[in-house]
Parts: sequence; structure tokens; C-alpha cells
Amino acid sequence: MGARGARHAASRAETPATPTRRPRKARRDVRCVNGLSIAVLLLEASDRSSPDTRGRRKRACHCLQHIGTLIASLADKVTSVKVKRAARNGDAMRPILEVKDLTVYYHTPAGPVRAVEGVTFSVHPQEWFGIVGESGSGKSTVALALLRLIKPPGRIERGQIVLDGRDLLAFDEEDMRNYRLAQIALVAQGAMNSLNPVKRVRDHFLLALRDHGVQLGEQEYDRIIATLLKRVGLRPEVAHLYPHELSGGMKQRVCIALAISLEPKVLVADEPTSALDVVVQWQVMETLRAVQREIGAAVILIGHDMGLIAQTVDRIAVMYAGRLVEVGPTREILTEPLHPYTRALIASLPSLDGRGELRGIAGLPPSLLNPPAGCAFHPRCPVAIDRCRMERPLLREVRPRRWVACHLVENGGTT
Ligand SMILES: Nc1ncnc2c1ncn2[C@@H]1O[C@H](COP(=O)(O)OP(=O)(O)OP(=O)(O)O)[C@@H](O)[C@H]1O
Repeated sequence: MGARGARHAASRAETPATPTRRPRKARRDVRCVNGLSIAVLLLEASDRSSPDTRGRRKRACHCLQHIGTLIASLADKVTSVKVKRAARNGDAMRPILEVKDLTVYYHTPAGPVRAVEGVTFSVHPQEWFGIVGESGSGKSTVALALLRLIKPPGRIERGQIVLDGRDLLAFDEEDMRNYRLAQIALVAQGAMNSLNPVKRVRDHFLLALRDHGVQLGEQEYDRIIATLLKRVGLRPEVAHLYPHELSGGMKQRVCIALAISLEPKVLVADEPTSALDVVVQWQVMETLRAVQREIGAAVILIGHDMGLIAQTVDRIAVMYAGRLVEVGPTREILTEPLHPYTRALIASLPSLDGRGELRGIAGLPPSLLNPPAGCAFHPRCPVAIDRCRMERPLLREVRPRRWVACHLVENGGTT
């Protein structure tokens, strides 16, 4: 239970207990529904030879009235469940996060580094959305920009980051500070090194909670911290340790526990398993999956390892040289990649049976100080045509839920 959950639990505990005894009328309704007794009553009612026919008819009529009432109330319940479900589906259809035309440059003495250019995507509630690409393609810059954590010489040049209907780029610094962690939180790349080496784990939680106005007694803090640590598979005693006393995997779990402490709606995880060995990577990903299920957040999972990301996310966005080149459902992207860069990324994955050559991507990613004209991938693209060298392709929806930025991909997704 996070601090928010603790507040809810406290308010529930204050509500006086209500008696659970079922009201008499409802018991009678249930008795009436018993099909056999109704049949008997009706038969009895129609039995003219019976000495108490009128009395039995009356009882049968009452019984039918109850059935009518019960059917009406059941119909109401079904309708209300349907309405609620429709509302929920409607909510699920509405993105929790909409990023539009996000553009971030680093202003260096050599000129602006166009780290992120015109990035547009949306994420739905509880969705796992992956962003993959080679080193230097701008993934971490997107992650930092989503939380407005870009530091000089970096600057968000334009765009919108709409979280649950509110544009974060229009917030003042104080509002944004309140929103971070509470509404959108980051498990940063190398997050384990972001723990303050001279502070115990407990102090990191206290700082985060107090900074967001969670004022509690010491025991209550300890209880919440223990619950958060438990959520990520750590013992409560870990709270009293210093970061250097933790393994890499434990540090990363502490960072995840910190990020979910206020149960944000969106969790951004930038390479959460980099620098961890494969077994610990798997454990950390399991932890992330478990906490996501508990708090119901949408997760943006960022990394360069297409294989690792694809195992987890519902949709993937492929990034190249600061731009998105393809976005779509994971399965479709893996089975039928449309952009030549996505195809090259997938071809570079090792296959399970170990057969087939491992194919790297020829050439190097371009400098973002001076990106090539036209499509930034054209110098490395095996199928580039003249148009690719001159005209930059736009990200277009070529078929439902499939977005591709390539001149060679027609509408409908044929190359
Ligand atoms: N502080 C900075 N000053 C100047 N350029 C920067 C700065 N930070 C990042 N860049 C440049 O911005 C571009 C995008 O970097 P970014 O770290 O976002 O890429 P990435 O895809 O996350 O890479 P990696 O996977 O290696 O973290 C790169 O060309 C990088 O050199």
C-alpha cells in the first residue's frame, strides 16, 4: 500500500461498521424465486378442489409480484454493470498520456543537438508502451522531458505533454514538482546510482513522502516504507541500510519502490535493468510487472534491447535519430516490421534456436548536430530511393494502430 493507499485505508477504517444481516424482504424474494415452490403454489392456486383456493391464489399473486420486482431489480443491476463497464472501456480508450510534437534540443557551442524532434505518441491507462532505439537516438531525452527534468544546455523547444487532460508544459515549476512522483514518476537510467550514498534507504522515502505533503507519525512512516519495500520483494530491515550495503538488484528495487510510493498514473522506466546480470534483470522486470499490476499505472519502458522490451510491452515505438519511425502493437511489429530500420533491429536479435547469422546494422547513427537531409536512416537503408535523400517522411497511420515514417510504405502497410 502506498501513501495514497494508506490514506484510503485510514478513511475506510474510520467508517463505522454496518450490520451485514440481510433485510427480511430480500430473504422473501429469494424464497419466491425458488422455481419448485412457485410451481407448487401455482398448481395449488389452480386446484379448485382445494378448500383454501382463494388464499393460495392470493399467495401465488404475491409471489408473482415479487418475481416481477426481482426481475426488474436484476435488470437494473445488469444495466448498471453494463454502464460502468462501458464507462471503464471509454476511459481505457482515452489516453492517460498524449505527447504531441515534442522537440528537445541541447544547445552546445557547436550548435543545437536535435535530440528529440516532433515526437508524437499516446499511452492508455495501464498500457505498457515501449520505446526502443540505438544508443544516442534520444530515448533518455524523451524520458526526462516527460517529467520536465531536462537540464541546460537542453531545452524543450515545443510540443505538448498532456497527462490526464492537463498539459505539463503549461505548469509552473511548483505545480510540476507536485505532479512528479504523485502523477508521473521516473525510474531513471542508472537509477541505482541516484541513491544518496550518505543517506539510509528510509531517509530517501521520508524525503519523497514529506516533499509531497505526506505528514505522518514515525511509526506510520515505517509501516508505509515496509509495505513499499515488501511490494518490490525487499525485507523491512532494508530501510535501515545505506545504498552501498545493497546489491545492484536491491538498489534498483528500492528505486522502483520510491517511484511508486505515491502511486503515479504513469511510470517511466528508462533502461531499468541496464548494468544488471541476466537473472537479476529478469527479477527486476518481474518486480516492475507486479507493482504495475498493483497500482494500475501505465508504464513507458525505454531501452535499446528490442528483445527485452518486446517481451513486456503491449505496443512499441521505434526511435531513430531523435524521431519515431514506427509505432504499433508488439506482436505486429515483431512479425511484420514495416520500416527498414525496424526490420534491421529485429534481424539483429539472436534467434532462440541459435540458427541464422547475427546481423548488425551497417553504418553508424548520424550526428544529431547535423542530421542528414531527407530520411535520417537513408545512408544506412538498403532500399533507399532518391526521394528518401531529399524529403523527410512523416509518421503516418498506414493501417489501424500502425504508424510508419517511410516513403516506401504505402497505405495499408505494403512496401
Ligand atoms: N547534456 C547534453 N549535452 C549535449 N548533448 C546531449 C546531452 N545529453 C544528450 N545529448 C545528446 O542527445 C542525443 C540523445 O541522447 P539520449 O541520451 O537521449 O539518447 P539515448 O537514446 O537515451 O541513448 P542511450 O541509450 O545511450 O542512453 C545524443 O546525441 C546525445 O549525445
